[in-house]
Amino acid sequence: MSTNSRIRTFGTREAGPGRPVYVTGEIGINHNGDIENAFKLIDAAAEAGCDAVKFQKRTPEICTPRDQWDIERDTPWGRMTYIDYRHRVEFGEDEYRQIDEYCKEKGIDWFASPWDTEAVAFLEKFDVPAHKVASASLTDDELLRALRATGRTVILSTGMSTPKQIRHAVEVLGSDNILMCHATSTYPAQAEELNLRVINTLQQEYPNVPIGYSGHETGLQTTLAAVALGAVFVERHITLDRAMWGSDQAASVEPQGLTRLVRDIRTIEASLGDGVKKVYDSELGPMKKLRRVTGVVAEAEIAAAAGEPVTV
Ligand SMILES: C=C(OP(=O)(O)O)C(=O)O
Repeated sequence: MSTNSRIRTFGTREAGPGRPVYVTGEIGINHNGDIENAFKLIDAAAEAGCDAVKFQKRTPEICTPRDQWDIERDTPWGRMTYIDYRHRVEFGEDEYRQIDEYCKEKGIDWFASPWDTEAVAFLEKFDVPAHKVASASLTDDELLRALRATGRTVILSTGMSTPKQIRHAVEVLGSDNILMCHATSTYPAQAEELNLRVINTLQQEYPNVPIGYSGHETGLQTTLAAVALGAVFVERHITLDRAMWGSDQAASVEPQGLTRLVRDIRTIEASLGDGVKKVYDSELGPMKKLRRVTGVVAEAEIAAAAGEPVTV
């Protein structure tokens, strides 16, 4: 247990200021109901160096409005009703047991966003490191209360939500065990609507809550900018191929991009440092060569400057 109130535990990993950015590959339903696709996406996330993969868990009869059930649509599996389609892309216990085992083998966490309270009970059959509240569920107090009762870390995504709705959700969840994500819920989100400075606004408004970023933009730069602004958790949708069938695929990152994203996040977090101005040993050589000594500066003083905070 950490004494830092902005550190959250994810099983054996931790997220928060001073910890490595916790990077999550959001598989969501991009597996299209095929466990082999899920395994390939887990492979891609593990190889890229992600900390976790994430799924979405729904009870179709609860999450699908009744008037939509019988509407027919064309799918890659033929023409079917919307409720049949929702079942077609939903994994059951057998698949999640396989996912659980596979993720353990690969050394990567997995968790999900439950979209209803039955889904919370379902996920509680597994020792998941966290649960997530999708932006669309932020106003679902019953779901939030069920998630709080699990005692696990809860990631609260804040797309499509007003400051008042966010404050209410935090009251219901309590702030001790949550990590909040800035998000814009359009797929794909446009740069002009990402408003990444909200990360800093949330940091100020919720000083005891670690703030992360859940991105739906195309490209990687803006997610890297979120990390530079202090996001301690990052989630991006991942796909095997952006051209695959499914509403989230086009705004998702393919395996090669994911590898670049994690690599660049690690470089940025290393480069942010501790904010204390100092002279590095490695600068002494260039200092000797390049700085004209205008006063009496003994070599010993230059050497002593290395690693010392500047007090001028
Ligand atoms: C839709 C989800 O999250 P977000 O709102 O962060 O995109 C989700 O986690 O299921």
